[in-house]
Amino acid sequence: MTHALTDDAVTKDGCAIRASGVGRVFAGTKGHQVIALDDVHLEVAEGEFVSLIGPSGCGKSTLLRIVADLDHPTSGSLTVFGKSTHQARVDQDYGIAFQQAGLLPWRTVAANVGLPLEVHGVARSDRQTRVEELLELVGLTDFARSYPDQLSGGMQQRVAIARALAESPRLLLMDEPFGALDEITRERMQAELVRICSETGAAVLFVTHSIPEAVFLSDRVVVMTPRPGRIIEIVDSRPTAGHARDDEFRDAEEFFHTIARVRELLHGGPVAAARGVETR
Ligand SMILES: Nc1ncnc2c1ncn2[C@@H]1O[C@H](COP(=O)(O)OP(=O)(O)OP(=O)(O)O)[C@@H](O)[C@H]1O
Repeated sequence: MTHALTDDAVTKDGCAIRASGVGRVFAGTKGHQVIALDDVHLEVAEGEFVSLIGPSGCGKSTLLRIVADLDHPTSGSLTVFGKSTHQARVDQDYGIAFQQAGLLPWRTVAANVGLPLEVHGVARSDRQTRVEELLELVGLTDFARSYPDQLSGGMQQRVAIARALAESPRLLLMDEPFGALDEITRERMQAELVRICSETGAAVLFVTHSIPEAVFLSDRVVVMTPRPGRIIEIVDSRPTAGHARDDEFRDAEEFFHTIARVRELLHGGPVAAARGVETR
């Protein structure tokens, strides 16, 4: 069993993230400024899956870091569930998963998953119950006592996702979580993530370099361009009625159409290549 979202967990305006005119300027070398983000407007609804895609340096990670209160805008504002990013962090409103699973090698799988609960003083028996739920959710019940180096890359990433979900966050922030995995494992993980999201109802802000991954997973794909980092367009990628996000959807015409649309926006045409974006 997983923790579903309760009604009182839903904000009045139904918005998980609201970015209004967000800009982030870094001081570069030789006095030059780097405009990592410029006038970014974005709303992510409760339970919505939104991907950020764009060439290297377009500000995807910067935006994610601002949402996670690891960085701050130099202009504009950003709220998470209607609160400041600082308050959302204090309230543990989101879980984070990055490309490197970042597991503690001396702790078992169960102890890694339960770490956030331990840090926040959850009682041992409650912790155990929750860890069991989470391991079931990510299909790793039989590996509770294993250590990270006894697991494959995909399994380690599933442990990281379970850990990110430990406190039933309403929002998951994911930066290239499947970037280091082989293609087959990656597709399997995508299917798992779709299932986990539908079971938990969490909203997701997902950074990826893969167009098919973004289109497969997302309700909307935010296409970005670098220098300055801006949103070019937001593409609706929800499967139409009659389609679910499953293996069949990967062969559907609408899937290819949406991929072609995102690719066109990124490359200015279907053939040219943009640095840092995978089209496979
Ligand atoms: N701490 C920093 N100091 C100076 N410049 C920075 C800093 N962090 C990011 N930048 C610059 O901001 C721009 C956006 O970087 P960011 O990492 O957000 O891009 P990205 O789209 O996530 O790139 P990638 O796809 O390569 O991960 C880049 O030009 C980068 O060099």
